[in-house]
Amino acid sequence: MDQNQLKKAAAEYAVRFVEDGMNLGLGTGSTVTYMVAALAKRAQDENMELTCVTTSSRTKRQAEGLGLRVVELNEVDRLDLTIDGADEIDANYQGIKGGGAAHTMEKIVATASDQVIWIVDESKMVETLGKFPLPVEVFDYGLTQITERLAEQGLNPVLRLDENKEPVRTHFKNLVLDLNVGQIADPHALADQLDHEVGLVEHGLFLDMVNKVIVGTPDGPKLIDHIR
Ligand SMILES: O=C(CO)[C@H](O)[C@H](O)COP(=O)(O)O
Repeated sequence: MDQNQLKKAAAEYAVRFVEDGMNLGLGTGSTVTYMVAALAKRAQDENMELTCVTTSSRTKRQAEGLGLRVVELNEVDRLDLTIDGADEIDANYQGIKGGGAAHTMEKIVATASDQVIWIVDESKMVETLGKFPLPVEVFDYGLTQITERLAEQGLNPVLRLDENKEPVRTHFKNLVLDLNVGQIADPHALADQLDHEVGLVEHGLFLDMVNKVIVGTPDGPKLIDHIR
């Protein structure tokens, strides 16, 4: 099975946790694309009433196109469940997200959710975070200075560029620096350090946030439950 088949299997498994009447957070990425397709089908087949909040315009377009009801986050009090992908998940179920530059919206939505499920293929499961560069969203204003400060801390920031060598822009029109930090032995310490960095909008460390992980494996989707 290739990586996309593993993603699809994990994504399709996840929709069983959706219940009629839920307020749902929908993440961003290729795995989420499979999940949104499966969700829309289940909602239609079972005539479910769902209210969805999306974490990118890509997911919004797809969800609305498939007939799901999408509202703004400010229009709901809480979300019952958010289903999202991840770039890396360590042995303690701490994660790196932001490969799609959507981590600021994703973190706000995850924080507003009672339950969070991550759907990944097995290549995303690691012992220690850090092989995947850690994304941070920053303003244009002060880019030179924040880049220098992060470099001085040994975090090796690299401005993310698209295929045309233009800077990648987030939903909020900000920039992304990818930090090449190597093995992140203490994710909480690094998160704390980044949380105190002036001009840094949000980083991609998602700590103590996930309740279930569904991992696509060649033997079928594996559910890791009761994480917190
Ligand atoms: O954090 C994300 C976007 O900001 C995605 O969830 C993450 O990059 C995983 O993407 P994919 O499912 O395409 O592998």
